[in-house]
Amino acid sequence: MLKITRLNKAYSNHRALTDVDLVVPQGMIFGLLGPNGAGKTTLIRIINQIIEQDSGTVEIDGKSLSPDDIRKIGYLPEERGLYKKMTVWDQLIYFSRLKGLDQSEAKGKVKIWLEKLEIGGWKEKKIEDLSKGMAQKVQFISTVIHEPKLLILDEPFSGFDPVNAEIIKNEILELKAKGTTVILSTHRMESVELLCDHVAMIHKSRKILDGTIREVKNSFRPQEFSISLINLLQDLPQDWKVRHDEDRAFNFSLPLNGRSPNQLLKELMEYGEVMEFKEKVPSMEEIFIHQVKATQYE
Ligand SMILES: Nc1ncnc2c1ncn2[C@@H]1O[C@H](COP(=O)(O)OP(=O)(O)OP(=O)(O)O)[C@@H](O)[C@H]1O
Repeated sequence: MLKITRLNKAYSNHRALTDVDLVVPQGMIFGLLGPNGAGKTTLIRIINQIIEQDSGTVEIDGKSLSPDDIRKIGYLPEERGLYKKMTVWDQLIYFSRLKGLDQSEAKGKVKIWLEKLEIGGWKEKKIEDLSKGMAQKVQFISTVIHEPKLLILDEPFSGFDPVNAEIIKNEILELKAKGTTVILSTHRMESVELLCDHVAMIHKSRKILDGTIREVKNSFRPQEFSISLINLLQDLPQDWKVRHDEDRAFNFSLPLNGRSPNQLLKELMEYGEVMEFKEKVPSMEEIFIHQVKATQYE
């Protein structure tokens, strides 16, 4: 759906993007990750044609990005922009019309979305009288109302309580099920694990990681197993860091150290009854921290 090739952007002397290549597949939720100041917003603003790249190309559906593509994109920026004095209803109708919907289509869609996000009773309120979460919902509706093919969401869960975050999460999944491609930029790694099919990480203007969640996790496997034993048959070696819990289980982890999982399991069976034998898989949060620390550019 979106193909970015050797994208470069600098502000004065500061590089915000360096030779960034990205391919965002159709119908996927693509996590755009990176620490503060990495260059994510710059990349998103280039896709939205708010700023221009110094070099490199952005293609949508195989064609160079053009002003007409703006209608295909829904962008929820991190800094929200609503007109405080306007009512929820007027604002959403206004945004819908801007995105090309006719009056009756706009009315119908706004009504449906207000009910969906449970703020139908607030439609005559001015934005300035809404709570932060409610205003966030209005902004979310204004982003998706024209059914964009590409949805770019920058920290979509900020300001939401867990119940409302769940509502937004389900809406994102529903949009994906209908074929929408989503770019999700967030620092909340648990949302990335839950929602994203594919991730790319930018650090200090460069892409340092790219792949499906499964590929990324596989490449960071520590080759280590979590183990729990009961009914010991012999003492455990002193150098195994064992925690003994209330259920009388002996818990520890061991690296494979060149052994196959079956070999390790066989060895463990000589020490007692194996209640748990599970490969350790790093979380996206652990991978994020590891990558940021490990990657240094001048
Ligand atoms: N208009 C600008 N003028 C000068 N420098 C800028 C401008 N916009 C961004 N930068 C710089 O470019 C770099 C990348 O910024 P960008 O906003 O793209 O990062 P980000 O990954 O979105 O960060 P965050 O997670 O904090 O939102 C930063 O060092 C930032 O200070």
